[in-house]
Amino acid sequence: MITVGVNGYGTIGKRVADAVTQQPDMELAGVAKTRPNFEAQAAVRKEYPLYAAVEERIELFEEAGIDLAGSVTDLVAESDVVVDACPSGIGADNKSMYESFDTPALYQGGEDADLVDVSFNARGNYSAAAGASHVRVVSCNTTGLSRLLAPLQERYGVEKARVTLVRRGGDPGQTSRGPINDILPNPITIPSHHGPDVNTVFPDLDIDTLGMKVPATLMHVHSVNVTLESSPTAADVRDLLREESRLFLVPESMAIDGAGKLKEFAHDAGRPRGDVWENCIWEESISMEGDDLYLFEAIHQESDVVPENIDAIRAVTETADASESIATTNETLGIGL
Ligand SMILES: NC(=O)C1=CN([C@@H]2O[C@H](COP(=O)(O)OP(=O)(O)OC[C@H]3O[C@@H](n4cnc5c(N)ncnc54)[C@H](O)[C@@H]3O)[C@@H](O)[C@H]2O)C=CC1
Ligand SMILES: O=C(OP(=O)(O)O)[C@H](O)COP(=O)(O)O
Repeated sequence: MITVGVNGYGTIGKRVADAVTQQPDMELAGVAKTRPNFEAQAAVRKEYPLYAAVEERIELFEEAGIDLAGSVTDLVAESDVVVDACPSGIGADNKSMYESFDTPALYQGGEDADLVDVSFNARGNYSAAAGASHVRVVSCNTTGLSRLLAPLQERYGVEKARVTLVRRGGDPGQTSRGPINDILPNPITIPSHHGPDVNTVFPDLDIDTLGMKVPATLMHVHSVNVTLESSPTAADVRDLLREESRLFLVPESMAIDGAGKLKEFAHDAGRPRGDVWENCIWEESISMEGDDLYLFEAIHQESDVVPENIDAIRAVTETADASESIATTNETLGIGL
């Protein structure tokens, strides 16, 4: 069994912790929280051992009547692998702690790529993380792009990818985020950070990305154009993408016209928290004009990196190859709409 600790129990951390408990080859050592908020109380209800992320705040937990299993260093000491899901930049601060215990750590997409040995996507470069000590699971958008570009590159070759990312302003719980009533080029400079981030997984892929932010919390939406090195039909591309377990081709018959109905569909399907782990590609949008592929896809920012974190745990511990790990993760979480 691989013993996994989760440091940072917010949007990503709580989902990763739940996913760890569903794996046949993993056990959750516990989760570290900075304060006894509603998420800490949820961890207690789930009987996850709770550790204080900041020693000086232990008494806040005592005042809230929450029993702690120890402090974060105890959690790291007990773990074979730590998943750091702290806010951007805090993972970098935590790196020396993981090193002092010689515990391999996974970081999230908000950290700089140069913090780690490998930036990871299960479909893109699983084996590159074998035995690595510091691995970054790339951001939600980069994860989505990597899943899409990997099969296109392998089957047809990619001459150039151009993607405009219409990004949600914040997650549903991020009440301080915006815009409330605006449409922002974000970042205004081009390329956005997403293209270079894809290059941390596929160093040779030619990609330009442009980013925007809009007043929405549900999902990101990508407008994709990929110039291929050959000229398949749109039907060929549809068949190729349909074979990919973490790509969901939204059929016209479902009458899903946007992110709102995708989330509603996920809730109706009984998905935890309405999570959508797969890229959602509108089947009707998949079009070929000469060598140019066009499509629209939606990415659920809160959840698509969760299966990737689970696969990264197996990759760094060298306990399964890519196809075994992806199959186990998909089966246990119920991935495959
Ligand atoms: N929310 C999203 O859409 C996505 C986020 N990411 C990345 O995942 C990382 C985490 O993001 P979220 O889960 O959204 O953030 P979040 O703010 O929802 O959760 C972070 C948690 O860490 C806690 N925390 C703060 N300082 C800490 C410390 N020193 N030690 C332990 N815990 C601490 C916070 O209290 C919070 O509970 C970031 O790198 C982000 O860029 C990646 C993909 C998507
Ligand atoms: O990594 C993400 O997006 P990004 O790939 O657009 O940077 C996550 O959705 C978090 O983005 P945020 O930095 O807007 O919270």
